[in-house]
Amino acid sequence: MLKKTNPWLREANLIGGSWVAADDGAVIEVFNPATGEMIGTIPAVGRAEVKRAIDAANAAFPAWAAKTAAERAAILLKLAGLIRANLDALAELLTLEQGKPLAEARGEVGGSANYVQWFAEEARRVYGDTIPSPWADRRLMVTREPVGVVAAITPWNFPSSMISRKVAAALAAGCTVVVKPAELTPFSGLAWGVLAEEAGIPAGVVNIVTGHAPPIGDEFLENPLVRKITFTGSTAVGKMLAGRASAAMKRVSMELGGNAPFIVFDDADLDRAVTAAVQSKYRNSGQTCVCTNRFYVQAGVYDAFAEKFAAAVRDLKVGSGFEAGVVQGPLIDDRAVKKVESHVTDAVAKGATILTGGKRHALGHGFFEPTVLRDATPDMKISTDEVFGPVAPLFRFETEDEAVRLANATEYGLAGYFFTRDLSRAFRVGEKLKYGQIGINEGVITTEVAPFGGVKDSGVGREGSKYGLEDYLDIKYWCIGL
Ligand SMILES: NC(=O)c1ccc[n+]([C@@H]2O[C@H](COP(=O)([O-])OP(=O)(O)OC[C@H]3O[C@@H](n4cnc5c(N)ncnc54)[C@H](O)[C@@H]3O)[C@@H](O)[C@H]2O)c1
Ligand SMILES: O=C[C@H](O)CS(=O)(=O)O
Repeated sequence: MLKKTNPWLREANLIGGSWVAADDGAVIEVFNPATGEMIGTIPAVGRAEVKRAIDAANAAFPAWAAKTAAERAAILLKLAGLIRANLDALAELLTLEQGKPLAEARGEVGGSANYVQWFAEEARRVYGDTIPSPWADRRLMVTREPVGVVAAITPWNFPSSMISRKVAAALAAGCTVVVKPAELTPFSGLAWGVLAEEAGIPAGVVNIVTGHAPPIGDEFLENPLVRKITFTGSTAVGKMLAGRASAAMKRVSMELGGNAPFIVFDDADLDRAVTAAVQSKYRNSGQTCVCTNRFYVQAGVYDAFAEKFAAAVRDLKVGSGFEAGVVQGPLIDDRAVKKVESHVTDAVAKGATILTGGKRHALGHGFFEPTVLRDATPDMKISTDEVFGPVAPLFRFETEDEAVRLANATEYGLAGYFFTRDLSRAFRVGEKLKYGQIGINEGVITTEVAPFGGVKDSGVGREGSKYGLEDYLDIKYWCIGL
């Protein structure tokens, strides 16, 4: 029913200002993860269509870059207003294709608008420099210029905000874009294109293509007109893209996988830690890159925390994202459920005890019971692999140094969290944790005004904040002889 009533659902691609099908008419079906029902179809385009999209972006680049920052900002502010004005319908579309509870979808769409507004404001602060010249007869300065055509690839877990976080920054800088949303959740991204047109973004500035990822990626990587690849997704795909992009001397931004630790020290406010633990672990049913993956609890409060945390998790209502009171929707697909099952099975086989949950929910489809495991150990898969689901393993530790060592024992470095009321410990531990983002006594820290990104295998570059624009700008040095 929603398909017919949702004004933002588009089953076409946006190329050069036209909404088109694949040249051969091929499509991919898109399913509701809560019911298994087909929502609609999207074009499965090939390299020829993607090349046309890149050509359109290239043709549109000079005029878009030539607009003043204030002109670009005015259009982006209008886009932010349109997203907010249509928040309910956009959130419904997001829940339909991704499954998250409507309240979370509304939060994501609101955040999507916030990123657009933020970069509209930042567009007018792309400053340069003058440099004291070592020559009496020359003047030196630095300007910053848009890199050009940007290829953006986004994941299924945040199909609206991940587009805004990339595309708004690129547009603010004066770049033009070809976006490939995830084939599992394409409609929020396509809706973004409809809104962009309504906001007055000229034809060819924003292009959106859908289909099987490898051929689209190949065109992005091999077409010399693409000057930058910005990617959010798994570390494995990110490393492949970054390697091939670097070989072609394209700029890259990589927002990749995580394995977040959540440390609870003996002196923590336990109730505050439990509330934050639920937020950090079970947001989007555990399907966020900054969800806690490992809970390290100091021996003195281990049993008390485990009991309080498990009790809070038992209260989480599982169901359709459209149902009132539901805070846990389905996982994106059966492959995701199977991965979560394998982590629980492995942990129990190696000595973990299930305090709550532990199996597929009776609702079937993508639903999995919110789960807490105690007596987890570092040899378990869930310690080294990103579970990307609603499972919380509790590890015990004795000393601060042991906690820091365990927390850093991963190739990832996106986000980490810890709870203490000791100010000296906050700085000691915060400085030792090797992560791009840390939360102290907080479990959800993302905001458009702060830099989002990781170190090590969690990627390179930052999104949001004043730093987010840098990834779409090149520096030019001017030496002017008088
Ligand atoms: N750091 C962040 O901000 C962030 C945000 C969301 C998700 N993630 C990570 O993403 C992973 C889960 O998301 P996912 O399953 O969608 O990841 P994924 O890497 O499978 O897919 C991400 C995107 O890449 C595309 N893709 C896949 N193979 C490609 C190829 N060969 N060429 C071009 N594009 C290709 C997909 O179609 C999708 O659009 C997790 O590891 C999560 O931590 C990170
Ligand atoms: O998982 C990906 C998102 O980046 C999480 S957040 O909403 O930005 O915190």
